[in-house]
This record gives sequence, C-alpha cells and structure tokens, in this order.
Amino acid sequence: MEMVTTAGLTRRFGKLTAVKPLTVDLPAGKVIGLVGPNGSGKSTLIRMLLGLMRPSAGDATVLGAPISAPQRYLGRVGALVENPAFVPGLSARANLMSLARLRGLPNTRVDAVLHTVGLTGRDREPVKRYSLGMKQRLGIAAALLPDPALLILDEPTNGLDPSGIVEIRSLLAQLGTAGRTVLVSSHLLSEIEAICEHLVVIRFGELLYSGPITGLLTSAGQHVDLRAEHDADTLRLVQTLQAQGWQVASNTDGEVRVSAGAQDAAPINRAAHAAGITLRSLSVARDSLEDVFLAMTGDTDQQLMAGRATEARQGAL
Ligand SMILES: Nc1ncnc2c1ncn2[C@@H]1O[C@H](COP(=O)(O)OP(=O)(O)OP(=O)(O)O)[C@@H](O)[C@H]1O
Repeated sequence: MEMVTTAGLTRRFGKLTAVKPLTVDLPAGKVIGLVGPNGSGKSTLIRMLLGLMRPSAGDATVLGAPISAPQRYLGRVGALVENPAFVPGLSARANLMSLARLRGLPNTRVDAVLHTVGLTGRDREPVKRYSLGMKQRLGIAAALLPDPALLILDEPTNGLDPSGIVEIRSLLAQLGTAGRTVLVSSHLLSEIEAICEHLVVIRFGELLYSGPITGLLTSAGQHVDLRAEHDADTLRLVQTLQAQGWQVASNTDGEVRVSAGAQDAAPINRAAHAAGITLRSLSVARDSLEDVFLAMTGDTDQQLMAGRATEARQGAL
C-alpha cells in the first residue's frame, strides 16, 4: 500500500515554482528520506501533505484520503514541522499530558511516548532546562502521541550539535522498526542516509530520484584519492595521470581524486613512482550518494542554489 501519492502536485509563490509538478508514491512501513538543499521545496511539500497549504495545481492522497480533506487522515498522522511550542516552565510530562487531553488521548500514551524517545526519568524536569536534542525528542514524542501510522518530521536534526544529531538519528532508526512509515526531511543526505530505506531527492522543486536507497548504492562508482608527499608535486601528479588516460575528478588542497576503481590503485601508484613522485597516501573508496547525485545533475548544489536565488529575485519583481 502507498502511504502518500502525489499526481502533478505543484506549488507556486508568485513566479517562483517551489514544487514543480511532482508525481511520486511513498511506500508504507519504511523510513523515507526527503532530501534536497535548503530552498528545494521540502517544507512546502510537507505543508501541502499536512493540509497546511493548498497546492497551486495537482493532487495528492495521504493514507488513501485526498489532501483537500485533511480531517480524514490527520488523526492518524503525527508531524513535527517547526520548533514545537511547549510551555517552558512546565515539565515534559505536563506538556504532553495537556496535549494528550486536547486530542482526547489516554494518559497511558504519555508514558509510552516518553519511553519511546528515551525521556523517561527526565520527564519531570521543566522543558526550559532541556538541551536542544532533548527538546527535539520531546517534539517527536508529541508527534507520536496519537500512535500515528505516518510520522512526518521536517529537518529534525536542524540546529543540533553532532551528539544531538546522533541521538535523533538512532531514535529515527528505532521508530522505523515498528512498522510505522516515517517521512523525514533533511538538507544533508549524509545525516539520514544510514537510516532510510527509501529516498526521495528533490533539487529546487524538481524530483531527481525516488526509490530504494539500495538501488542507488549499487549504481555508485568508485574513486581513488591520492596525495603527493610534497605539495609542490601535485600539479605534475595530475598531469602525469591525465597524460596516461585517467580522469582526474577533482584536486582539492592537494588531495587528487581519480575516477577509477580498486584495480587501478597499483597502476596509478606505479605511474606516480615512474614520474619520480612519491605518494603520501592512496585510498580507494565508493562514491558517496552525494557524488551520485552530482553526476545526475551535473551541477553542484551551490550552482543550483545560485540559480534558485535568481529565480526567487525575479519572482519578487
Ligand atoms: N510562504 C512563502 N512565500 C514565498 N516564498 C516561499 C514561501 N515558502 C517558501 N517559499 C520559497 O519556496 C522555496 C522552497 O522553500 P521550502 O521552505 O519549501 O524549501 P526547503 O527545501 O524546505 O528548504 P529549507 O530547508 O531551507 O526550509 C524557497 O525558495 C522559499 O523561499
């Protein structure tokens, strides 16, 4: 069963098309990553799915019901879309109790969600004493109160320090094992790729990929990273490799990346040696998903972001 389907779903703001006609199906029971650089339309898409914003064109369904009738599915959807508003002087437990009461949910749900997000034992402390990571966990607890079939989290790791990011990441991985569908957005693929089974990648309103993450990983190539012992030799190293037909993908601060696989490592080393260049390091690695997407678009995120900024400026005129 599909949790979410969209058909030509579009949202414009003036001349800017924040979400270009999007047709995509999100499977049930998986952790789904919605990934794209800042300004790609992730929040706009999520807002449309939650009935918080109307589409300019197209349609979508959530849990089988159209987004034009959100009251038909919102009771079974939990969401964290902005920093949730909690009463800072009250404890986490008291905050959750009042939310549960408002939604007509039994108090037993409060204990259950506190346990799920790992706040049991700290739940009687005032929220104002919580770290950002704990506040975010409390936000997820609030979203889990109705025991939703679909949990939507918009950039839950935003603004967190590395340990907070790890905290939230392991919580999300655990939530995904309960058979629930979790849609989590991030502008950093590296932050969520380890926990997602399915990826939806958008770049500035446009769908780039939707499918299992494994499909992408198997299509990833390899590269060889190497560094000359003396920085002064780097340019000559690049020229030597290019002259012998290898493709140098990048040269950043003396780290030379060659598009090549494990079988090329020894010949590359020999070629450098024959040119009188000693290597300080040489390693073979699989391309990251970022590399795969870069190869798909041919543009870096910075280039795409600059294009988007121009589009937004023109839209404002
Ligand atoms: N209410 C609005 N009015 C005008 N433009 C908007 C509005 N909301 C979003 N936009 C624009 O639409 C584009 C997509 O924004 P959106 O917030 O959906 O992206 P995002 O991928 O969630 O990025 P971020 O992580 O930075 O929020 C951006 O260019 C943004 O400036």
